[in-house]
Amino acid sequence: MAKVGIMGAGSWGTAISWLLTNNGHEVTVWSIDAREVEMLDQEREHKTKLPGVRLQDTIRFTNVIDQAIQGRDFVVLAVPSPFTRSTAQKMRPYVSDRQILVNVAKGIEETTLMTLSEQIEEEIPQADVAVLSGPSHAEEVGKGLPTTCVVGARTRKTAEYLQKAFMSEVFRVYTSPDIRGIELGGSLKNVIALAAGIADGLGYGDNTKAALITRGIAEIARLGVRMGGKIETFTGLTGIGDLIVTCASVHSRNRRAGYLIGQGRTMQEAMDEVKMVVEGVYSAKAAKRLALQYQVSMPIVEQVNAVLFEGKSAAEAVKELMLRDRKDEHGALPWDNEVSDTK
Ligand SMILES: NC(=O)C1=CN([C@@H]2O[C@H](COP(=O)(O)OP(=O)(O)OC[C@H]3O[C@@H](n4cnc5c(N)ncnc54)[C@H](OP(=O)(O)O)[C@@H]3O)[C@@H](O)[C@H]2O)C=CC1
Ligand SMILES: O=C(CO)COP(=O)(O)O
Repeated sequence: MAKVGIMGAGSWGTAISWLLTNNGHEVTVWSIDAREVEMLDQEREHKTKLPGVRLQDTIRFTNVIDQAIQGRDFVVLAVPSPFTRSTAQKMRPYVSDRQILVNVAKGIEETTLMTLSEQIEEEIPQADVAVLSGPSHAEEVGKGLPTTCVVGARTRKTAEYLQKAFMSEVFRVYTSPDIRGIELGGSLKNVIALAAGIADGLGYGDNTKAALITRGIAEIARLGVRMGGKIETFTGLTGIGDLIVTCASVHSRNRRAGYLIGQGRTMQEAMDEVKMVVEGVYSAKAAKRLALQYQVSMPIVEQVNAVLFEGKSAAEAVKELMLRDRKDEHGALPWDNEVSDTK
């Protein structure tokens, strides 16, 4: 049994509190919002963000940050990525030497282009920072539906410790040393999921969705490998696995926001309607800048940016993707006969 702190009482933070409590751990959840703490303490259910999941009586809710950090065997960071750095800054004075912090949010900082673990390590240098990611919608985890994730850590010891803490008969956890690949896969898939939602909103079909998923992971892996991630990670749970679930699931906030945009809403209207964090909107700009910096072609990411921030119509963006220069599917595959007859 471990003592666990969870930063963030949104959809994912509360689902993880339920999961870890079921695993026999003692859980304290921190929220920045005192009203949310009071509501959770009284109602034992997050009716707007995780309806239908009864949170166990033993879970403690607080808005006093040190109560979820000091004396905790590990602390889970489940605040949306735009608040990762500010939350880490608030946490810093209370984090002990080599205390394990597990980030479960998915994003890239827009201004610095840093991954979330890099930001946390910069703000809390004494911490042992790890990540947990994979195809894992809170709504399904909270119902105990079989789910798989990956823990990435700096050492095998930390990874295996967390694997054991999170793992149950409904939540299978793998380990990996590729923190960078895990984080890039988790944040970039949200941008592609917006595109998949837009395609659904426009009334396009399964062919279009399959194309976006397949060409999307090609873009993600191209950039991710150039940035030091491992190709195996992008073909695994935190890469293609998370991309599939986010592009296809009725639970996905990114897909839903994209759907609303495809139906004609503005980005802001879509975000307001979804009510929970739509990480892809934040990661889209960062992904475009990273593509430029690392000289990698990311046409879907480019078109999502044009729709979100430059007023391009979604239908026009899809047409442009379809009419890009003709090319081989896998540029590096050799031909037996190099002579081209398509002049
Ligand atoms: N939901 C899911 O299924 C999954 C989510 N994730 C990732 O987890 C992260 C959190 O997502 P999710 O729980 O869905 O998001 P939600 O929108 O459900 O919750 C976000 C939480 O952050 C709080 N918050 C708002 N502003 C601040 C702030 N300034 N500082 C600290 N906390 C703040 C919110 O409080 P308030 O309610 O008062 O606004 C809320 O408790 C995201 O990166 C997401 O991609 C990963 C896997 C699954
Ligand atoms: O990352 C997620 C599932 O693994 C959650 O995706 P959404 O934020 O699109 O709901």
